[in-house]
Amino acid sequence: MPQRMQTPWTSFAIDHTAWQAIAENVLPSYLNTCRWFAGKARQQAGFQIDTVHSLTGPYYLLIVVVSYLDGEPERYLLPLAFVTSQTQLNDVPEKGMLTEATFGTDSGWLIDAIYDEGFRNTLFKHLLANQVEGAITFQKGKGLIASDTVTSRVLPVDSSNSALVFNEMYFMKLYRKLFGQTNPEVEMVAFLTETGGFEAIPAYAGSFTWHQPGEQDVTLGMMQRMVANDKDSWAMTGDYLNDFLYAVPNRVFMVKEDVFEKVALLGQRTAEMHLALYSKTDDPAFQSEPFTDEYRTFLAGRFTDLLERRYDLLVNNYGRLDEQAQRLAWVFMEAKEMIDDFVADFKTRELGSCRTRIHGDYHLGQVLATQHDYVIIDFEGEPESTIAERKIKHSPLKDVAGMIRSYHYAVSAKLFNASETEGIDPDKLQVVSDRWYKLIRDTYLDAYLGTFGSPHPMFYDNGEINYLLLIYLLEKAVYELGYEISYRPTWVKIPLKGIVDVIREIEKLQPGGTHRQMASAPLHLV
Ligand SMILES: Nc1ncnc2c1ncn2[C@@H]1O[C@H](COP(=O)(O)OP(=O)(O)O)[C@@H](O)[C@H]1O
Ligand SMILES: O=P(O)(O)O[C@H]1O[C@H](CO)[C@@H](O[C@H]2O[C@H](CO)[C@@H](O)[C@H](O)[C@H]2O)[C@H](O)[C@H]1O
Repeated sequence: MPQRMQTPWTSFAIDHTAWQAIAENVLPSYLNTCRWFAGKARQQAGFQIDTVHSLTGPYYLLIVVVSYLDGEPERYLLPLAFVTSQTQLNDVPEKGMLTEATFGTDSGWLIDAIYDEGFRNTLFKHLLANQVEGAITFQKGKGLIASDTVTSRVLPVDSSNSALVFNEMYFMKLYRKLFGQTNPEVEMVAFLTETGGFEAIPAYAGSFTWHQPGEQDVTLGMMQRMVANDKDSWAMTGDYLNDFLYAVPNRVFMVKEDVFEKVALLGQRTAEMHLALYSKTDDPAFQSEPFTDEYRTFLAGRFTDLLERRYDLLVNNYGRLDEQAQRLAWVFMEAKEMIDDFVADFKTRELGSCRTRIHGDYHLGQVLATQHDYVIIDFEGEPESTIAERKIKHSPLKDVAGMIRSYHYAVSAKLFNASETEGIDPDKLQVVSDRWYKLIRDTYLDAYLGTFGSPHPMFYDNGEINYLLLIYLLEKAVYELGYEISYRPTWVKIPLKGIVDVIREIEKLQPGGTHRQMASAPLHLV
């Protein structure tokens, strides 16, 4: 329904009647069509425009508060532009159009301002100039080079944020869901580039924040150098696997040598990222720390909660699983007591390794493959965690476990979901998939640990490395079990197999198991 406002567009920042009309009549239906709006599955109670920031144009940055019948409200960033020319409107995709509107005597459309070239260019110019406009502060990073001209476009990625490209040289992420703190991604990227000297991430080119007296600054956007990439490593690993897939039905087992070289290079880059995060610094947010009682209690508590939720979910969805997944689910359910003991043991176990800031959401989709190397992206941390949790220091082996799980996913997804393997006995498929995965995993781990060198204060000894990897692999696979039951039920067997692999390892540590103490040399987990 077209919206009619008495005042002109230039007065929008102070026209609370117009805010209310938009909040009530337009935002509920519009936000529910946006990919970046995370509240679609919750029971929504109300939409409110909390704050409006003006930017030269005028354009407006709206801070929208969405409340729900249960749980905490959320805040979202929605940049608005008012477009009166049909030519300009032709460039706006439907998903960017909020409503037809009249402001004073002008008629046109309200649109998401990312689709307005003038708005995008204002952001870029403000970054170049370290501009402060009202409560919004723009800060230029070292990677941003002065430029008199600017071209820009919206990158067609559908994700939880919006992506803009400037001069085909810079990639800007506009955060949509806002947290009452600096986004950890900004701190991480700035630290890695400016203190850690780590080169396998896109250089930091700047960010802009909302400043409120007495509160922490809220990050609204961050810019990095753009990476010319062929694809992400998830897609690339899928390509390697094609060769392997064709080989399986013919009973030929072969993997090209350069696959291992690429995997080893990622192991090396991962270790270099972690070494950079271990750099000496006066900033307490990045100083390494020992394993403390507080951390062990936090991790064990979070893990216990997660396990309870996952067991419930599995019991409620058991009937929807296929036969192979049901068999794996039984092993998981029967091992409940043993897993509980394993997690409880973590609470009191003395550990001599270190904890640092880590990537936090590390998987193959977060690594861009350039022609001969890799670039690591998306340092926002786990999407389900609070910002405070995302800043907690862990052993970097948590990232390593994330990547190992991802390789397991890549091979399993290919083998179970490809037409090339239809008709092959699933148990046989499991054997070949395990074989490929183990070779890849060991190659990645060897390159990772080799880059650290031994001994290194990050890791106390090999026994502790194995133990921590088991904990983090189990935690990740248990997390994934919930993700798959909710989003991709046919993939549930992948995390379940990951869980069962760890269970088999834990069994070996039990009295009467094959090895009662952690091995101190090999790193071959399964
Ligand atoms: N610096 C960059 N250069 C080029 N493309 C990038 C860059 N950073 C991210 N991308 C692309 O944008 C996508 C989304 O980026 P990501 O940081 O993962 O955002 P989100 O947190 O919204 O998932 C990536 O999968 C990648 O294709
Ligand atoms: O990248 P996101 O932050 O959105 O992470 C979520 O979705 C991921 C899937 O897109 C999911 O990752 C899991 O599947 C991947 C393959 O699709 C695999 O590479 C990962 O190892 C596996 O965890 C992630 O768990 C979820 O949080």
